[in-house]
Parts: sequence; C-alpha cells; structure tokens
Amino acid sequence: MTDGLDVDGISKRYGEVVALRDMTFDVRAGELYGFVGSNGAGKTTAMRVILGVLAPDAGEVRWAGRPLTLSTRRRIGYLPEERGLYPKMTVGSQLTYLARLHGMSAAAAKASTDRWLERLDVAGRRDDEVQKLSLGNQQRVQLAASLVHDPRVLVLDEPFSGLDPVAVDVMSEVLREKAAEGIPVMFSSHQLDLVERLCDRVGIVRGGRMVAIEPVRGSGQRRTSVADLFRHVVSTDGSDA
Ligand SMILES: Nc1ncnc2c1ncn2[C@@H]1O[C@H](COP(=O)(O)OP(=O)(O)OP(=O)(O)O)[C@@H](O)[C@H]1O
Repeated sequence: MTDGLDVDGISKRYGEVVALRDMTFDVRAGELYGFVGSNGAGKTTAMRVILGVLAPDAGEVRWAGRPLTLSTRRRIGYLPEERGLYPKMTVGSQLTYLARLHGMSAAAAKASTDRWLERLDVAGRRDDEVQKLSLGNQQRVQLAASLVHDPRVLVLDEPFSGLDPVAVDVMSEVLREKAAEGIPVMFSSHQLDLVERLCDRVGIVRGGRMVAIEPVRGSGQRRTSVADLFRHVVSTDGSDA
C-alpha cells in the first residue's frame, strides 16, 4: 500500500535567480502526473527538492501525509536530468549495486536487476561498461536504475528523452503499471503528445510557479489538448514572465 505525494509551497533561489515561487501541487497514489513547462521554468529544481538533493528556502514535501525523511526518500525512484551512471561500471553490477544501496538483499537485488534488464531489453548488455552503450541504451539502463529498488514513488526528469519508439512504448507501459500498483508517478516532458496519452493530470510550470493543473484523460472535463493548454498558459502575460 502506498500513498500520495504533496508538494506544499516550495520556494528556491539560486542567488539572484528565483527558480521556484511558492509551488504547490500533489500527485495522488496511483496517478500519472505530467510535469511540463518551458526550458528554465523550474521543473528540475522542483524534482531535486522533492528528492531532497536540494533544500527548499521555504515549503515542505510530504509523502503519505508525513514530511520526507532520509529513509522514506530511499523509497523514491528518481531519474535525474543529468543522468548519473558510473561510465566504467558494467550495466549489471551497476544496477545490483544501486539496488543494494537502497537496502535490498543481495538475492533480491540480483533478481530485480535481471527483471528490469529483460523488461527494458538491455539484458544482452549486462556485462558491458555503461560508457560503451549507445545513448538510448544508456537511457534504458538509467530507467532501470530508477526502478530496480522497487520504489514506492516515481519522480522522473524527462524519462522519454533519447528513447526510440519501441522503448517509449515499453516505458509508457511500465509507468502505467507502476501507477496501477498505487504508486504516485510524476514525470517531466516536453513531449506533450505523450503527456496527453499517458497522464491523468498535467501541471504546467511557468516562472517557478504552478500556473495550471488540469485533468488529461477520460475526465470529460477538457476539450482542449495539453499542447493548446500549454500554449495558452505560457503565452499569457504575467508579472513573473
Ligand atoms: N545550479 C544553478 N545555479 C543557478 N541557477 C540555476 C541552477 N540550476 C537552475 N538554475 C536556474 O533556475 C531556473 C530553473 O531551472 P530548472 O533547471 O529547474 O528548469 P527546467 O524547467 O527543468 O528547465 P529545462 O526544461 O530546460 O530542463 C532557471 O532560470 C535556471 O537557469
């Protein structure tokens, strides 16, 4: 059993740059949430705050109603924008290592590594150094790395970038399955057609603020596409442009 993620009034500055301004949204248990916005809108900063790799100047992130701690943060599966794999480590040992780091037993880490390598169709590269893989296959391994420890929350920064169409389909299926397990799943993307197809709700970020939160699929409440909504929201004049 798992629960939702609450991002409550987070603000963050980098010196003079205000990256997040009182941003509030929630990702419900079992929900697929699209996190979209122009370049520099604040998406990566918000995801880093959720992960705890950046401390907010104000605000709080809660999971299942409680502030995140070091130990609950280990339950998050995070795909960082800067893709943090060790280039000289082999694919298999890297994933097993990461799973162990998140508290899995040796046997469970090995089994989970096998499962995700198969699922993401990179099992044949298990004994290769990560740096020898194509960028798209490195991305598949990076996705496996965010999933290998059986996370209860998924926070993925542009998980679809660099994937070929087959990998996009596999990844879409994996995210749907994870949401169906009751996990809150949020991902950023500039591919609005994918957000439209996959997500239950979309949050649009502009100038560090959450400026629109709308249902996407099957709600019967929206007549406009995510792309039209995005264009409308980002082109609307605001004091923080
Ligand atoms: N380490 C940093 N030092 C200073 N400013 C930063 C730093 N990281 C981000 N910023 C600034 O904070 C703002 C938000 O950046 P962020 O990377 O969160 O945006 P984003 O929505 O993820 O963009 P993109 O879609 O291009 O990945 C931008 O103005 C950016 O220049």
